[in-house]
Amino acid sequence: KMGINVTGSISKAPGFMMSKSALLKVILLGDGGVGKSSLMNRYVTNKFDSHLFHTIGVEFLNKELEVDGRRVTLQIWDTAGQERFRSLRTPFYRGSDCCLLTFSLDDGQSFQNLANWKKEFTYYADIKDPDSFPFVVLGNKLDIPERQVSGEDARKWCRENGGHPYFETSARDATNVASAFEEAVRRIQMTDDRDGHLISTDTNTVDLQRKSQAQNSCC
Ligand SMILES: Nc1nc2c(ncn2[C@@H]2O[C@H](COP(=O)(O)OP(=O)(O)OP(=O)(O)O)[C@@H](O)[C@H]2O)c(=O)[nH]1
Repeated sequence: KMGINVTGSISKAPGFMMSKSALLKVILLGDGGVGKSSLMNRYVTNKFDSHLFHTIGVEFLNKELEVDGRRVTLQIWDTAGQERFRSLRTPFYRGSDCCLLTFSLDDGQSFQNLANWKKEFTYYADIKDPDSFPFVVLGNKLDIPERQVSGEDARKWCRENGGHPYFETSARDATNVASAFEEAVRRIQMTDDRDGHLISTDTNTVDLQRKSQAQNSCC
């Protein structure tokens, strides 16, 4: 990982046209070391590095995909989970279309902290109606046999805190990683704007017209 605040690059799958593809911002939050960068890298580059450094600030990668016949460009934002980097990550929460709350199944404290992450996101992203905002919860490092968090407890938390979808993932062996990101896309409400572009309809953060302009500025 790079030691600067924002880094990003775009990975384009062949055969996709940019003009009709919605740009969706998905953000990974959770304690330092739970595997956010590894999940992003596994999903976008299909690689796993067991010697990653902590992220400083934020990084992003783009990936184009089709879910249920909808062509989208996912802009995945990976944030620094360590407390000391709080002021470097929070300015990037605004405009997110979906938030992936991540913990590690072998780290009970990271599960306890999910509520704090949700609160931090809701505050800094300026989410007006948290109950209608799409969150997806990921319990990562499923490949490690020594679990501290049961699937039952995690599902219970998701049920009681807004009915969030829950995935147990492994960035190491790729279990459920693509499914989790695809579910994030499914949860985002989208519509066609007046020019026929597919856009997300998250009015929590920015008004529709500005969002449409921002999302289609690439074309
Ligand atoms: N066994 C196992 N190790 C993992 C998995 N995902 C990540 N790791 C390891 O856990 C460590 C931390 O992973 P990162 O992806 O850097 O974690 P992070 O959440 O991005 O951490 P910060 O950048 O500090 O917020 C690294 O050594 C990874 O190789 C996984 O699914 N299984």
